[in-house]
Amino acid sequence: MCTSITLYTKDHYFGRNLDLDVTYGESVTITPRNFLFKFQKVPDIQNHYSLIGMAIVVDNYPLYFDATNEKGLSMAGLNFPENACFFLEKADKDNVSPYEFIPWILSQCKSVKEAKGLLAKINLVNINFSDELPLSPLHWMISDQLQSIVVESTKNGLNVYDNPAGVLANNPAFDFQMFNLNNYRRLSPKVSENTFSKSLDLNVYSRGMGGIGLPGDLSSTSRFVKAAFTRLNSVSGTSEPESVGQFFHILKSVEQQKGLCEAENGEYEYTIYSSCCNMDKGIYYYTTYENSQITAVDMHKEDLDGTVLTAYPLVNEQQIRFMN
Ligand SMILES: C[C@H](CCC(=O)NCCS(=O)(=O)O)[C@H]1CC[C@H]2[C@@H]3CC[C@@H]4C[C@H](O)CC[C@]4(C)[C@H]3C[C@H](O)[C@]12C
Repeated sequence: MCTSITLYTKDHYFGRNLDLDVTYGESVTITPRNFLFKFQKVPDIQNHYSLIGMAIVVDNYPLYFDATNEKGLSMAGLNFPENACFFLEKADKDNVSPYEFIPWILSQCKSVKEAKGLLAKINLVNINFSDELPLSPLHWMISDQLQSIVVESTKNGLNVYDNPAGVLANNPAFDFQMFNLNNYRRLSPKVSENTFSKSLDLNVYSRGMGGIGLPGDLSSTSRFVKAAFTRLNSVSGTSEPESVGQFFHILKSVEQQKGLCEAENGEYEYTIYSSCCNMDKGIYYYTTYENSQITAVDMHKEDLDGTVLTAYPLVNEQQIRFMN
């Protein structure tokens, strides 16, 4: 399971938790403007926006889990098992494979508005990257400095939803997740009046009681509600450290601690990494399960007019600042 969010303060931020029981050996990967993006069915792209994000690089191809381009447009792929459906090639469409989807959109578009233009022509085609890396059942959140959308390819075709909650988790489909928020409309950061009954004198014995009923478990529906409530009520200072700090606090509200979420194989799913990319500055911040210190990579410190990928392996050892 995973959760992705945006946060807007003075700058704009996009990121996600990646929750899984195994790591892929991913690294923070920068794709410069003149790296040749090869595609299976649509024309290759030689000159494009540069990208920064989390990826594994296989055969010199950046398989992005989440990324942001130099204009700020951002995308994350999250698990959508049983529901995701990819199709045979269609003659009148741009046939883009799910693993090519992030490069296809982020290399060409500078906004969600522009992405919607490309989405109108896309058929997410069921072509593997390789036998070892078959298709993943994903859905995606796409965000810019103004808005977010969600893209789900199901047996009914390609659905594009506006996403005013600014959050995505996993199953079920996004329209259900949004509808489900109706059930929580009474929640509030404020303590509410006693509407239970006039004949009982019910006390406010604790702060935070306006949030009683907010789910705290790790299921996808619960994480969606928790992350949405937390994000939408979050208050942050506007400086970079305050914004990045607040972003990670929101993500940590839906973090998966080891041992709490058992997978079918007896392993435990946990939050392998949490990321926060400053969409305006192209700085990718992350923490890992093992290392709580925030590590950052700045795309503008690289040669963005180059042709080769740069990959920074994750700093994965706990960094503790001893004071004596
Ligand atoms: C598994 C992850 C989602 C986390 C999650 O939600 N886990 C729930 C597990 S559980 O369902 O609850 O048991 C997703 C998120 C992004 C994905 C990569 C995207 C690029 C590439 C696409 C290729 O086509 C296949 C390989 C590839 C490297 C992908 C592997 C994997 O699919 C990644 C890591």
